[in-house]
Amino acid sequence: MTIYFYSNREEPYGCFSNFSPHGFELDGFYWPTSEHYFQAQKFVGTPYADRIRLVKTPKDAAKMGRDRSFPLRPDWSQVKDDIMRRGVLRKFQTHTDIREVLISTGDELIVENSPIDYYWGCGADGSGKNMLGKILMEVREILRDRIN
Ligand SMILES: Nc1c(N[C@@H]2O[C@H](COP(=O)(O)O)[C@@H](O)[C@H]2O)[nH]c(=O)[nH]c1=O
Repeated sequence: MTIYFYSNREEPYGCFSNFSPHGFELDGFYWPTSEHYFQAQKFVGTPYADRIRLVKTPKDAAKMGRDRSFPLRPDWSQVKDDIMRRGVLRKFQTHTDIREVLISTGDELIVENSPIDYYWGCGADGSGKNMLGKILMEVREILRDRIN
């Protein structure tokens, strides 16, 4: 059965959301959520990236990352998938409890059920690319292979 998730408040799969409160260290810093990491990479090497890292909630990080009054790094569309993969992998490497939740989904399809996002999610009509779901399934395979 397909596993849908979106908000970090939905159990048991809320931990698949980038808004879930599972921090990790990566690239020399501590990131409170994978959303903080992802949004800050849009402006890597600038003071604005540091400001995103230090905000309290993933919602604030997402809002700041989407603010186009700060210039987006020019290679963003080429690197964004790899950045998401790196952050999500490190999150699930860091936390044993959610790693087990991810591996327990076996070979089920995982879908970010976002009604507005047709790139990371499936969008309102299910036609979206579901890139976050695909990355979670890739991470699941990497972590499963490491255990066996
Ligand atoms: N907007 C949202 C989520 N969507 C997240 O937003 C990010 C995409 O950002 P961008 O490419 O900047 O539009 C990505 O991490 C996606 O999973 N998730 C949630 O739990 N709750 C939300 O309210």
